[in-house]
Amino acid sequence: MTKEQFVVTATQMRQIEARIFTAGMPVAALMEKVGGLICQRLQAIISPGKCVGILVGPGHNGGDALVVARELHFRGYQVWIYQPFSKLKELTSQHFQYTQSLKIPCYQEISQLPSYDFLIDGLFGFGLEREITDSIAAAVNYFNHKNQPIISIDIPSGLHTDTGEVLGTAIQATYTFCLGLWKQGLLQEQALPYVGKAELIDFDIPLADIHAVIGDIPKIKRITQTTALSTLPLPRPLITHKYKQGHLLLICGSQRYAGGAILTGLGARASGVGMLSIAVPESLKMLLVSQLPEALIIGCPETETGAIASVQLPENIDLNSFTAIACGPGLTKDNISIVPEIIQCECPLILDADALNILAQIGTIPTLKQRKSATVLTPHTGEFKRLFPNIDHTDRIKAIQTAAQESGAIVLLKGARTAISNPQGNVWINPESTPALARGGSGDVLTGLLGGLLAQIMNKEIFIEDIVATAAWWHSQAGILAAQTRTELGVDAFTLTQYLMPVLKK
Ligand SMILES: NC(=O)C1=CN([C@@H]2O[C@H](COP(=O)(O)OP(=O)(O)OC[C@H]3O[C@@H](n4cnc5c(N)ncnc54)[C@H](O)[C@@H]3O)[C@@H](O)[C@H]2O)[C@@H](O)CC1
Ligand SMILES: Nc1ncnc2c1ncn2[C@@H]1O[C@H](COP(=O)(O)OP(=O)(O)O)[C@@H](O)[C@H]1O
Ligand SMILES: [K+]
Repeated sequence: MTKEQFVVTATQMRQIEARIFTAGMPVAALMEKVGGLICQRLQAIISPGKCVGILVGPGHNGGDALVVARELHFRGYQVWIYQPFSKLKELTSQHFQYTQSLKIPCYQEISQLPSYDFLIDGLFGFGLEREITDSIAAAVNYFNHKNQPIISIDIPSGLHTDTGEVLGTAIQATYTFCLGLWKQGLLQEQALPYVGKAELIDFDIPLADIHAVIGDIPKIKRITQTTALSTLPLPRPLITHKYKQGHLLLICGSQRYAGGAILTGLGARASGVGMLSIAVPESLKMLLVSQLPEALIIGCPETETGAIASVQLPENIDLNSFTAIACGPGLTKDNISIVPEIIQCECPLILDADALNILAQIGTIPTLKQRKSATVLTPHTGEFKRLFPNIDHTDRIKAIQTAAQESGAIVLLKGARTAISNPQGNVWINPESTPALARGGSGDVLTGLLGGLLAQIMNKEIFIEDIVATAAWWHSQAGILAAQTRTELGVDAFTLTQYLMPVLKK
């Protein structure tokens, strides 16, 4: 595993640090090392001579900031310090004393502060233990309103290290330099408006110390390019045929939502799946054929309202002829009998969109546990609430762990920071995405893509959860690439499908 994959809580980080210190690394030496690494990165961002304000807190986050202040001072930056606390931890206090002997200006009142080009936030790190209040809260709000770039050390001050919750108020950072290992809070959706562009400053924590604290197989992992590309593109043997490369069945679409079926199909196309069958209402058949000529389009009997009335497969095949099934986009809830029928299949099954709404309505979540093969549920927050009304979803990570355990399914909760849990509570978080994806139909593309990947992994030594994580990563990266070329407003769901392949070629 690479350092980029690990995710830790404040308690775990403290335990890991304690091991390093017990092993003999002096605390002051580590602070010096971390400060030096931060400075290197700052010099790449801030041009020489600029004025940099340094916010110093009472703990070691403040200590890190003081090392940075001293180094930037010697590198020719105009540095000032804001340090409003009466009591500092000992090491922090020593660094503070030295910056004073260097005559680096220091202020305790925001009214006295000079102007600045950049701000370094070293108020609080993972030691924040209660709400920020009074004059410190006022200062944080003052800096946020200045609209000058802020670089937070470790975590934006005011964010809860584990939940990403705002404790009173919090710094809205432009960049966050997370120290050593990714803190869980930085990957929580509610932290996003505060974190800015986040990067890891690796200060060489021995892997043995990490594993000693978080276990051999970490519970929570960040999805990275390296992990995703370790499964992509899926290997294809020289001697093979289409049915050996997966056969995906999509069950989707209605007269009302015909486009959903097309988008799901185009997502599946990009996965490289060997055979694609798409069950749609009979009246949509020619439309689908014209958009996806390579797919086998199965026209199904339809309800009066134009939804699939029953999945009528061609002779000689049944639901167990497929290597994966994805059901839901654009179905409508007009025929609720479709979901209990599909759940009987013995291959991996993805339920999305209206299939989830039907599931919520008929209350079949407990029956999922009886399925012989994996089930993947891909709700957005609204669908999640309907499916699991009793689960508190404010901590999304805990929520999906509970949902996955209750349902026996793999739960992928969509959003700005899509997170995935398996029934054992192992979690994967997609750390990078773009709001360009907040657009009708982009979820349909994910369902098709994921279905196509799932269909292809039989007989390969790839875990289903890993391929679900890979699909989430690939989908987001396509959105990011499309937004880079076409702006955030240019990423409609069809366009998104056209950027899936280029992600892999890049
Ligand atoms: N030990 C080291 O040399 C290293 C230090 N690091 C830095 O150390 C930080 C953790 O240091 P600490 O454990 O000292 O914790 P912090 O620096 O995050 O702050 C804790 C201090 O703030 C006070 N405090 C907490 N909440 C407060 C509130 N709401 N209002 C006012 N005061 C409050 C506490 O009483 C304590 O004095 C990390 O985030 C990181 O920046 C490490 O990352 C690298 C190694
Ligand atoms: N703010 C955001 N930032 C990043 N990704 C987002 C954001 N909002 C939505 N997405 C992604 O866009 C997709 C939307 O899916 P969904 O809500 O099912 O839409 P639809 O049903 O219209 O296809 C999901 O993959 C989700 O993770
Ligand atoms: K900070």
